[in-house]
Amino acid sequence: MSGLATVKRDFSSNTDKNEPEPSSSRTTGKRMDSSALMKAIMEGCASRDANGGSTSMASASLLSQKRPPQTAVGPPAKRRTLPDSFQSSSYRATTTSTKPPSSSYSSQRSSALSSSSAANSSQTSSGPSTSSSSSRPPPLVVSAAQSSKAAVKPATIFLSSEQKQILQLVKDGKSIFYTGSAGTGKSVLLREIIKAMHKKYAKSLEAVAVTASTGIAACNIGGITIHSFAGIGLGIESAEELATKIRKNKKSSSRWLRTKVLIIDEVSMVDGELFDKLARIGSIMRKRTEPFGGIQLVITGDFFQLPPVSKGNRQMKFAFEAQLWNQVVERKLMLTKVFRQKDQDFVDMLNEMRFGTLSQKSIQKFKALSRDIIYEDGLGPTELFPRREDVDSSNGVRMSRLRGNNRTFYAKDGGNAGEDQRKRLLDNFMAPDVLYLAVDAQVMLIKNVDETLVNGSMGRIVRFVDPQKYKDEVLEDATFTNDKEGKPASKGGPTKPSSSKVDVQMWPVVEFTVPGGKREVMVMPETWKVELPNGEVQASRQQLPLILAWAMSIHKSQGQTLDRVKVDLARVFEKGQAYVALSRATSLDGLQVLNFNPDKVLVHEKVRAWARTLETLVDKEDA
Ligand SMILES: Nc1ncnc2c1ncn2[C@@H]1O[C@H](COP(=O)(O)OP(=O)(O)OP(=O)(O)O)[C@@H](O)[C@H]1O
Repeated sequence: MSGLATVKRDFSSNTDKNEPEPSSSRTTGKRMDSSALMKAIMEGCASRDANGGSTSMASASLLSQKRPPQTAVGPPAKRRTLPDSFQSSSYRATTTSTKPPSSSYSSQRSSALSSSSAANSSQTSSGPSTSSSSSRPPPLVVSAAQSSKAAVKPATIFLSSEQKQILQLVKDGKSIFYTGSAGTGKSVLLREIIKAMHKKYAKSLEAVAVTASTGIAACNIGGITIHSFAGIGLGIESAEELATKIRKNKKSSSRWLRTKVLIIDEVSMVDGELFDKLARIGSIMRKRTEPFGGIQLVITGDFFQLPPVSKGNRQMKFAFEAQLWNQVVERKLMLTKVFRQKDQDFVDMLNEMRFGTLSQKSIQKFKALSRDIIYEDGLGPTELFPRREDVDSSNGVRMSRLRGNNRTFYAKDGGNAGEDQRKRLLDNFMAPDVLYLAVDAQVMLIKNVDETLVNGSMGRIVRFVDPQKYKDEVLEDATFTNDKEGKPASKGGPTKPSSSKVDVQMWPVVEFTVPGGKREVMVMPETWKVELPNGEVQASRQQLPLILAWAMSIHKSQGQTLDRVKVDLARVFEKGQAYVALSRATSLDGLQVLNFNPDKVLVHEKVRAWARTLETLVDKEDA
């Protein structure tokens, strides 16, 4: 494999140094209530439409109602190749050479069920962006065929040699840390590690603890936060005091005793002091002298991405600065093969950015990305913002421009955690509590469905349908149904389809951009859970696996792969933020960067120095 060799350049020693300015102090912008903001915008929109359009009248009354009581929904259906929440009505290729993506989608319909005219409104700049277009280079036009090519994702993932070697070390019982730049497949490998560990310890309940530093990261891997695992609350007391507290809680102490492998994802956001405390708590609880009481540790994350949140004036420490880090972690490994971006020039530019050693050539190339991009298929980019209020306002402004049929979808939440904790966990779910959708709204899928519909797939709402009628329509057309029994595929759908039009629950039909074309599917709710290692559900949410996708916070974008990204660096304030935002993009053709300024590329010197000490693995397939 030649890929490894080509990316092993040492970006930490670029002679064209651009020493970053020290980070300005963290700004803690006041959080607006996003639901309230969106609701206000939607109400404004609905009442405006009430004067001129009949479709939004129903929505207006819906919005003006109080949130209805949550109704019980049926148990989640068995998982199949295609989740029950999806019914596809068409696969429409835009290029002649591409094949339909999978056997379950083998039929093609040429009829386009929607117009793209209104979607072009997504090209117009939204509220919070600040840069002027006059000084920008001419726009780049990305044709529909190009767009679909850019969206190509690997059908099947085979671990690379270095990924396999790390997996083997874990299977052999080694405590390791592995890292790698954005897009090197850390998450993909972690999912394989989790699978392998569950298999290895299939008989012992609670042996594998899957955790992450933040709720969002924990949700992404189906785990819990490291704080929840440890049962330490905020974790401010000493290790001894915390251990005494944990002993009083049967569930927490049993977790510490039964765990054989502790997985920690996004460790860059774990404070070094907390790491030491956890290591000592493990020794106390398990009555063994080794840190963590001898539990095998599998730690991953990228210290060049978002750092730990500092508390008050206390100087935060990275986990690798923890006293016990070297004692715990036997091997510190670095993945080098980048999968997210195929263009080596772009990979090099991002690596220079990561180390804060941008060359003049790369700076010029990043500056040239300020041009507008016109996507001919009508779907705009996702604009990434450091602050949530900008995200809400940008999505809100775009929603208010849509005059079509709009609907509100309320999540159904459950779980056994205490009220405050449950709320905190739910706040971290990608799926929102209240989802406002409208025809022509740009949305992103937040679940992996199959090889072409993946977490990050972008689409546009084309209409809302009654699932029963939708099914009939699909069958009438003699195309196909993914439901072999011929029942409407429904997990959380209407429990009793009603003859009364008003009572029928309508679901959105989304036209997704997929490799080689468009694919239209009806989307129905999915369930997300945060479970303790013993399977107890702490928090769960049932909601449509969609979010509005004109804008997203950089924090939420961490871990995402996006084909169309727009970032205004004037707004970036934290070390690692610019790198996280830009490295979400899969290609330069799908990336627009406004106000690029090398001074905004902030890197911690400590991280840079530390990264030089990491071990890279020899590519055995090359040897
Ligand atoms: N072995 C592999 N073969 C093919 N594609 C892969 C492989 N590993 C990862 N990928 C793909 O590369 C992309 C990035 O992977 P992933 O999200 O795991 O990277 P990451 O290192 O966790 O990124 P980040 O740090 O930015 O979150 C995804 O589209 C994923 O499917």
